[in-house]
Amino acid sequence: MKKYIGAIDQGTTSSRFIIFDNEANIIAKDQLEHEQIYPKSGWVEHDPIEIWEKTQKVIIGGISKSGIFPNDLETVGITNQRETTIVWNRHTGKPYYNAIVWQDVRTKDICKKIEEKYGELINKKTGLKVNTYFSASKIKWILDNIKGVREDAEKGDAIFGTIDTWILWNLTGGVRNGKHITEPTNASRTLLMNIDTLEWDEELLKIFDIPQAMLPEIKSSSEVYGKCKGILENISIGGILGDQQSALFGQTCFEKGDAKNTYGTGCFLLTNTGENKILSGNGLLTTVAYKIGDNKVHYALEGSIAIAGALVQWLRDNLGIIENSSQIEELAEKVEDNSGVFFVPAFSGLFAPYWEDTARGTIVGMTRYTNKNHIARAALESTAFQTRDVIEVMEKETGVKIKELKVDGGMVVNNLLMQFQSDILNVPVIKPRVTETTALGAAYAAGLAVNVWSSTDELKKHWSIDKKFKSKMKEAKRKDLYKNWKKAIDKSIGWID
Ligand SMILES: Nc1ncnc2c1ncn2[C@@H]1O[C@H](COP(=O)(O)OP(=O)(O)O)[C@@H](O)[C@H]1O
Ligand SMILES: O=P(O)(O)OC[C@H](O)CO
Repeated sequence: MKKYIGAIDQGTTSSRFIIFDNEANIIAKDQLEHEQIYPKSGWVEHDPIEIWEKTQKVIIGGISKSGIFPNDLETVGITNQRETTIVWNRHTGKPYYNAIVWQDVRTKDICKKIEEKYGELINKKTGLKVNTYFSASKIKWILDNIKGVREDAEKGDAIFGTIDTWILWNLTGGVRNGKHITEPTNASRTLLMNIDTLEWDEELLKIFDIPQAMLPEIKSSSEVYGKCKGILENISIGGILGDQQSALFGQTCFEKGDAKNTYGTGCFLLTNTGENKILSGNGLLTTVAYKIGDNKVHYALEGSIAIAGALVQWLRDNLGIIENSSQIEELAEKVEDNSGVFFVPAFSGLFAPYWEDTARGTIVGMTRYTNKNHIARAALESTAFQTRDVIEVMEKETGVKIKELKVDGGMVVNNLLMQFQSDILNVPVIKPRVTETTALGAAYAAGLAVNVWSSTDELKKHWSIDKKFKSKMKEAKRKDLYKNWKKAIDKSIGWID
């Protein structure tokens, strides 16, 4: 008999609700974008209320498209944009401030000071770098800049959550005793969780001056956290995974050395390193891959790229050279190559493996011959070059050569990009049958908790290939292109003093 599992995927640009059956087929899907708020240069916010409202709308939309009843859902999983920070009042349910998004760099001075004094210690305890990317400095900014929050936080009235916690709290009752819970893949992105003990770390809380009373309880990534009240009444929430770890899970990368790359707003390459964590000396992050119930935690190495699909949106919204995302491929296809144009989209500095705050967006190599098609092509190619930057370091750190790359996310519909990715890496790029692997990972984590599936081995049977892209590029051209990309990177670094 068919069983149905729901997954809420709350991403940087949109919220989705997807219903899967127990063979990992998509039964129905609904999706809504939300507003990106840019109050100042470098600041990026979302409205938490809008996110919660859109989440409810897509749940209703997904269920009505599916033809099943809400009660037919065995359970629901949550996956989410990570690091994005919300502080709200547990009695009123109102956020004190907008959600500060992972891309927001307003806290760079806070981070610089803390990095100088405690950088090494923090890296050892968390596997991360002190950077604006992660939640801790964003929480501190809210506590220090919004009136009354610190006092309320000390009393336990103002509570913090990443998006998973915000959605779970609202789903399970909100002001009527909603569950204030997170799990290790999200908690490992806050700079406040000890990556060995999987507990909040008192020393880190002191460094960032954050009261422990405001933090959620850390459970595992797959267990029943509670039942929903109101929307999805009485349905359990059985799994939570940060979106990049969820895609790793959805791609069934359960073995040491298994890797995937997800092309969304940003681009995130994760390699499962098993029960042992590897601390990177070369700009990768160590993070929790998943913790299923009482089983041992699995770790991953991550190469995070801040701008990938966001550059396509920028060409659409800020330059207007395309009307919708898919047009970028039509433009890029009109030219044979980039004609020497390289585009480094360091809009908020560069993430992995460079971690350069001083870099800014740079287009180099233009002549009178350059037209918008070359810019479109260079923009797409930048995602593939950034991925190669990460893979070069990943191979060094793990000692394992990546033989093929499993891909997913919104950009993988772009065949030109996928072909170029294979060309510039000289390895096959593999697109799975289900490219909504982020949502699928959350559905898997939730389904495991209520015995829809019995083990991760069983999940592997549902993964299959849709398309394989093989390299067609000559070695000399690959070398030349990558050399020039590195030159472009050098030009982008150091623009900001
Ligand atoms: N055909 C396309 N070619 C290139 N990029 C695309 C295409 N379609 C969508 N995108 C990009 O994919 C991103 C959306 O992917 P998604 O995985 O939904 O992102 P997120 O989870 O970060 O919100 C957007 O940034 C968009 O610009
Ligand atoms: O919303 P996405 O898919 O761009 O993912 C965002 C990441 O979780 C940020 O770390």
